[in-house]
Amino acid sequence: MTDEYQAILVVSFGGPEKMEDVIPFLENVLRGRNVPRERLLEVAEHYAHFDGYSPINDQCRDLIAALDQELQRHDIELPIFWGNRNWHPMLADTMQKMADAGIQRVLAYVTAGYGGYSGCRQYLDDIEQARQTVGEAAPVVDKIRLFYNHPLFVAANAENLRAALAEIPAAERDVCPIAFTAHSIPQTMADTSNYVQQLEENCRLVAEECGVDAARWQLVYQSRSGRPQDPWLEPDICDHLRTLHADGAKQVVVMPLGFLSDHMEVIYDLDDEAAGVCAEIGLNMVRAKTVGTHPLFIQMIRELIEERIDPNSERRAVGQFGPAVDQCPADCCPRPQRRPTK
Ligand SMILES: CC1=C(CCC(=O)O)c2cc3nc(cc4[nH]c(cc5[nH]c(cc1n2)c(C)c5CCC(=O)O)c(CCC(=O)O)c4C)C(CCC(=O)O)=C3C
Ligand SMILES: [Fe+2]
Repeated sequence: MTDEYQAILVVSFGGPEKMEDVIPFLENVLRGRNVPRERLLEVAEHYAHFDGYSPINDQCRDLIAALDQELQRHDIELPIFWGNRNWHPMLADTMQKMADAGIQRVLAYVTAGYGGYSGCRQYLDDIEQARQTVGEAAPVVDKIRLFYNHPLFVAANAENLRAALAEIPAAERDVCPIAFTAHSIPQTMADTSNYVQQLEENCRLVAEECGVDAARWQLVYQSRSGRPQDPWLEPDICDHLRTLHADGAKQVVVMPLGFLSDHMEVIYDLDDEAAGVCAEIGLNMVRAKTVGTHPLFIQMIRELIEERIDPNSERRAVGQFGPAVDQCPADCCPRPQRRPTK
């Protein structure tokens, strides 16, 4: 079998694009999970605000178009395939397409930059399951490393943070607090991964690159799911905003550093919910953009592809941890045990 990559596979979360897809999508996301039905119905309401359309698939299409151009500019002639974990185009169908095209080996770019079950292991498991569905003809899939500390990821985020700070009135620009947010996960999932450590490191690097001192920023969490009695990462962004306000803040920058595009968790949980809290208490909130198709971010993906094509190329990383491994050890960020429901 060939040891050269014959395609790039973009793997993402997936999202519904019309109203009747919302519930089946949510059922896919939550299959086998300890999440009450009420939570599912509540989140269905978030999607209903947007007529069942999540922007995440279009954001993937834009990312693929930008990456395709970037690869062409650098004479990397690899077709890009795309499959999602939870909604069409489904990963297993894409895997079949690649098999049908005679592709034997692919390099996967997963739209998540941090470790942990949700952001890393679960994608690996889903890729493996899709391969099993296709059987013998399925291509071998390698995954691009985690990139939370890649200099170009840090640089793209730093540009977006600077742009957000520029919208804060000049008198307060140099003092206003910054709330970096990431998806809350169960404490048990956090305990078995470097999710929090990697997020903290990226926050620190981005803040440093913008000349923001450590006292001004905090990492907080959003989009908590699960059962109320199970511990999840805290504080929640909405509680944090109230605390900041109580401490005298008039301005805040909210930056969803834990996400890679302005998808539903960002446009609902921040632009609607968190912004609603700010309006209520009288705090001016500026929401910084996620990297999306920022040219530096697209360049980063291209570099991460190049380093796998040529094993002698430099693996860039900044900060204290060095480049993440190409292949996660089999026991890293394990699937959380499902607790018995009482
Ligand atoms: C760490 C993490 C990321 C970042 C890494 C990555 O990007 O993968 C992420 C991304 C996303 N999460 C998303 C949406 C949802 N996440 C849910 C539920 C959950 N997320 C979790 C964690 C994460 N999620 C967890 C621990 C759960 C509980 C259920 C479980 O243990 O798996 C649910 C179910 C309803 C609810 O309970 O909220 C939905 C609808 C969308 C798509 C948005 C769109 O449609 O535009 C994206 C990109
Ligand atoms: Fe999620």
